[in-house]
Amino acid sequence: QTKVLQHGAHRVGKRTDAEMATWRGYGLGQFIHWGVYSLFGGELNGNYYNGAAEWIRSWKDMPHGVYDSAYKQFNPASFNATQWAKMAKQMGVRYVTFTTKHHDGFCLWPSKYTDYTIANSPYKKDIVKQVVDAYSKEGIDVYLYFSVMDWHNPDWRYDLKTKEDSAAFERFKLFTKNQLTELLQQYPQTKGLWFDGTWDNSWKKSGAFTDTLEQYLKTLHPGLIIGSRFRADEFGNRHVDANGVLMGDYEQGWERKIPKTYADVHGNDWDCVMTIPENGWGYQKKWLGHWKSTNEILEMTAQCVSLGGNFVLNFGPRADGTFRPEEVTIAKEAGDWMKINSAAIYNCEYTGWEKQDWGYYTKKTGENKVYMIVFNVPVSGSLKIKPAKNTLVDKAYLLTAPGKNLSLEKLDYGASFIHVSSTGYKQPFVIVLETKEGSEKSDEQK
Ligand SMILES: C[C@@H]1N[C@@H](c2cn(-c3ccccc3)nn2)[C@H](O)[C@@H]1O
Repeated sequence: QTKVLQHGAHRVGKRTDAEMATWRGYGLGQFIHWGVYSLFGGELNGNYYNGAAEWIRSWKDMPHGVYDSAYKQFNPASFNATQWAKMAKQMGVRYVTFTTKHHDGFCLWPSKYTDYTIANSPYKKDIVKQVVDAYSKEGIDVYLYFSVMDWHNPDWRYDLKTKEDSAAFERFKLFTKNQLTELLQQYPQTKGLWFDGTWDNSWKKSGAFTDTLEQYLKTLHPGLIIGSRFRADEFGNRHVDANGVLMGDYEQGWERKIPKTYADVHGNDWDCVMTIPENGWGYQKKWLGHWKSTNEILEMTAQCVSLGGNFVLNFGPRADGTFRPEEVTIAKEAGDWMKINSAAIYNCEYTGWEKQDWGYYTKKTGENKVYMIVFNVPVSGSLKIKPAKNTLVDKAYLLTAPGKNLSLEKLDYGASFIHVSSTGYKQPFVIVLETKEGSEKSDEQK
């Protein structure tokens, strides 16, 4: 029984405008978490915080006074937004999401609505502007991360239990609207806003406000892209409303996890945001546990694109503005692979073909080209393909050797084998399948 909602989703299904089509085709993005937490790197007095480094203010061993005065040391002498943007360009990312204000409330732009900003640090200059300008100049679209939850603002509330709570939160909601207005007015190149810190009851009880504010922001900046982590409906539902319809331009819940099947994405646009270590977004002096290799990251990228999404990899620069060597290496190696194989990633979508063990299919939007991104060549060297119904493979060739067709050995039930060497692979490779309409003659028809 569909509920009549005042503040639920206002659209069913994907956005169909040009800005969203561009977003849908990105394939690979970069996240950057940078702020006061980067000064600590997850450590204080030789002790390491075992949570996510950008949450260190919430650590029991971190005196709030120590954290809240640390911005007086924030002076990134080596920060060079152009170098950041060029590293991202070389990596092949098409969009970047950058932290303007994380949960700690420190603003990397000179906000008029609080003193807790970069303008009052030794560095003084507007970091958000430098990042927006430098990345835009490299042709990388910029999205601004904004945490609604703001531990520094005395009017923030986790819940609204008293009249005083509600009065304070009214002031906080206006503060939030004012900061978002200045971000969109001062950095108009911004393509979208990436909201975080919206899981508490105070925000869940503000469904009408979130609806009005989202509509206001989109009026201020037509085409603006906002994910499903922003809105609440009038019953406090987030991401999807009481009728199960996505509230937002794309599903923003895939944080450090990737959908297993296409069914998991429910026909929505989506992206996955991922850390290189197992957890932790801000700079961490010591990466605890496993961190992902370039080939693992390429596989996650292929997996996301094969299921119709984008993959966004996080970088956590040091407080001085430099990147740790592991991150520089990953950007370089991933970029070298993208230079050769990005055709299988950019402007590609879900094929609907039956997934095979060797890797992932992607399909070039609007073209009769399917890509096989091969990660696991079986010892037989035989790669099985099973095209979707009414689809025939005209020819197959390595993306790196378009003139040399690979032989397709027809099998039963519309499947084929492509035989390749079974050894000698150091990284994933791409096979192009040029397709056409049609269907295999069934055995009986032969
Ligand atoms: C994009 C990432 N989102 C922030 C986050 C996620 N969470 C969180 C909160 C509740 C449950 C699970 C995760 N808390 N903060 C992280 O700090 C980082 O900014």
